[in-house]
Amino acid sequence: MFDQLHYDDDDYPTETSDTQLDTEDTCLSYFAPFRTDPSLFRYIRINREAHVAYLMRALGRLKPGFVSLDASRAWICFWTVHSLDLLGVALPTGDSTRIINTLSRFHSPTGGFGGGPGQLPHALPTYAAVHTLAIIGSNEALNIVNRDTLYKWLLRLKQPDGSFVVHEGGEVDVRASYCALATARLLNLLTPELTTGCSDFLRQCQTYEGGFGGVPAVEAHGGYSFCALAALDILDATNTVDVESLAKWTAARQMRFEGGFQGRTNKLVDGCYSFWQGGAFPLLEKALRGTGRTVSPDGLMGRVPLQQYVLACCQHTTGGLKDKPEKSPDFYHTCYVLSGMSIAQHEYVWDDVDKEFKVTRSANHSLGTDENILHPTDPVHNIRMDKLRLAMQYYRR
Ligand SMILES: CC(C)=CCC/C(C)=C/CC/C(C)=C/COP(=O)(O)OP(=O)(O)O
Ligand SMILES: [Zn+2]
Repeated sequence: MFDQLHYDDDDYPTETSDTQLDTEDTCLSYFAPFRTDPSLFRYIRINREAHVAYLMRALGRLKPGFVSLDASRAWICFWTVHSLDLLGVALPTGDSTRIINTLSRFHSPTGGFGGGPGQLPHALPTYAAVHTLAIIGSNEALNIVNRDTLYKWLLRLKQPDGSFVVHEGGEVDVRASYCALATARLLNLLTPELTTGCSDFLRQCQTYEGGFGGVPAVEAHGGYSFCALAALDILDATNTVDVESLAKWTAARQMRFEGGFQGRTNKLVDGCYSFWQGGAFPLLEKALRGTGRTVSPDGLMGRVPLQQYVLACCQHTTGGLKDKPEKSPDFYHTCYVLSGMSIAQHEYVWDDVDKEFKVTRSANHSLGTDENILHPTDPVHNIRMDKLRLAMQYYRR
């Protein structure tokens, strides 16, 4: 799997905690029938009906009153709408209209979107709202974004050192850089005024391990590493960081036993890292190829082990996907487990003429029956590639 890029196990701590052994035990029972007869993996299937029903029930509840997630309402729209989109389910028109109306109420007159109506505009729900509207893709949806105020607001989030704060007066971290730059790219707002100096901050967040922390000098974590790498990709600046050590660190986060990824060294496997770590591979492969390195067409990720973990251990029987077997499903994990599975199923190669990722040899890597194949997702924006293309065309008019 890693034949083109070796890493030395001794470079990484190998201590195994008791909790880690417990997780291995639980997964072992889920893997048991397949360990007895590995050919059974041919029949493993994604329980589409249950997941679609779970997501549709969520759409019915997208209204005020979701108190504990009141600041995450734009995210709930993104997680559910993107999950359905990966599963190839079109939103009923009534739901699209309701989501467009809901998100338009989160749009601040001073630029950007809050997590709910009347809330302070914030880089993270702004990414979520703008990308949800791009998935819906109608003129009505794409039109509700005020690009002018949003651009001026993004400039106010930008700091002299090239970082971004998550909201005016808020904290800096690489999530803000990613959400600001991905939103700007989709909306055709990537100007030198916005992008100059941004990679200088991101570069400082790479740690001795190879992954990135949220800010300089903190522990490397998959969530932040994805944000930093995708932001650097948007800036065309992956060559300013140590891509090889990031690739080794990311590859080493795939758990030998479970096949899923951990978020950081010595922590537990979790289904959401299927995307935060897994989504980095197409970007890493693009960056490595850009420096003349040979990358096997099968890539650097263990595609089959990841799908084994997702399909055997992350599906909740009554619908929805989750962190690990003993957990309950939620919309966030449903979204990122499916997104990571989609990355593992398809081969993404950067087309330097069209300036977009393209899928080649589609479906060659999917585990189980063809019914398991999800739509490809763009590895930078994490929305379907066809939806991204149309939205970007719209905002270029
Ligand atoms: C675009 C965007 C909003 C990206 C978010 C990226 C992301 C998932 C960041 C993770 C943040 C974090 C410190 C998790 C650790 O949680 P933990 O200690 O509970 O988990 P762990 O044990 O797996 O590290
Ligand atoms: Zn998780």
